[in-house]
Amino acid sequence: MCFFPPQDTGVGKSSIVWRFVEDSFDPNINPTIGGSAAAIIVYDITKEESFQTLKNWVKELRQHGPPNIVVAIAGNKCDIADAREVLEKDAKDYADSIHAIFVETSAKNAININELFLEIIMLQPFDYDPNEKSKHKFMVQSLMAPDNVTDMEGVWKEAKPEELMDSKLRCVFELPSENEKTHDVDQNKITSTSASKSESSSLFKSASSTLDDSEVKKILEECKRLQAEVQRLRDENKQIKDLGLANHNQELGLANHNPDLGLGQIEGRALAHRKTEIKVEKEKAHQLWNPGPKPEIKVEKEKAHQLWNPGPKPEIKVEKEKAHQLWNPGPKPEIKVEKEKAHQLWNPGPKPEIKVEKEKAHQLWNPGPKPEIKVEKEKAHQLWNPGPKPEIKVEKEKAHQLWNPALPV
Ligand SMILES: Nc1nc2c(ncn2[C@@H]2O[C@H](COP(=O)(O)OP(=O)(O)OP(=O)(O)O)[C@@H](O)[C@H]2O)c(=O)[nH]1
Repeated sequence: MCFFPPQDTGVGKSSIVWRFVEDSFDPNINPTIGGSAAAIIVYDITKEESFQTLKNWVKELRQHGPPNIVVAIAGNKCDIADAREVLEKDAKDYADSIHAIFVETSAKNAININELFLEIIMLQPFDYDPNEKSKHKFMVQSLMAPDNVTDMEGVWKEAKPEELMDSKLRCVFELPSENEKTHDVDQNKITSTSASKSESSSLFKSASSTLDDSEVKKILEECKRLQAEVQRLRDENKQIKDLGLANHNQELGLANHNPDLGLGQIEGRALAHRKTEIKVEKEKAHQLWNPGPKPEIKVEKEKAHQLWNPGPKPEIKVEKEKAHQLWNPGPKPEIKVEKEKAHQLWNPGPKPEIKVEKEKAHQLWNPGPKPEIKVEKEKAHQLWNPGPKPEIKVEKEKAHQLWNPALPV
């Protein structure tokens, strides 16, 4: 139905489609291109350059694109508005000037994606054939999917017939009686269906000339309401699914015991049962999150407050003082005495004894003129220099006499 021209890369084209089709966001998405009556031109609000490229694209499209194409401009990544480089007003003014739809979107946070496609759908030429009523009847089959399913196709293939829940869906299009005129509208008139949101009412008139502003507004509001309803039902469905499989099996067990109950009846009962459970769960959850004035918590808070702000903490002060005294016990007199003793021990004054000892030692090693030795020396001298050795002379003479005894005369 619509396509993205090959505009700037990385602006989020694929992510927008993915968000719209699958209602999810894949940060590692691959490029996608569709085809036909509307063009969505996406720029990245955090990249001015992508906005300029977009303008070139619009020119191209106007010159070479299909004549009745609806142009929609999406300013994507509005979830990171902190990094914004393109002002929303500038983009809106530009979109108005070229009669294009304009919305800021976030594929990541699912902002305005449905609105973007809805506006495009609203501006599509609509061929209504009242004779083809069966076209708008559908058979909807649903099935409780087991948890953590990755292969949905496989689940459908392997589903047993008794697990399938069938319901009929009929879409009723209520159009004003003058609507027939729509089919007579010249296609060229529909060409002008490229329009901004603000102009959508007037353009819609060209497709359906009887609808006025308030009616279009009403339809848009109704669409939004229905979307919200769909979302609500989706959430509810998810809750039912979460709760459901076990209960479903349980109820099927019941069917074995009560063969009179049809599958539809059992499922109806199971559904009612699940709904009651969900209601009860919801109420419990509500009570848990809105448990009233939380008196206990208040009391606990006060206790906690007292514990953490227990007033002037007198004991601690006393303890502190004690501790202070312990660590600053005044002039530490004992230590001083000890110090003095120690000082005396290590500096015991002039060390008189040692001096005496020293003197003694000095005396020992320098015992003065060593008088005795002198005497001894003298004695020795006398011993070794015994003077003129008179005796020896005498002795010599004696010896001489002994050896040279005088010859008797
Ligand atoms: N924050 C943020 N990031 C987004 C958003 N949409 C897409 N991205 C990221 O932008 C990058 C490009 O996204 P795509 O969807 O591949 O962009 P594309 O325009 O299809 O890119 P091409 O295929 O290269 O043309 C990816 O990293 C996405 O995760 C968004 O709304 N918000």
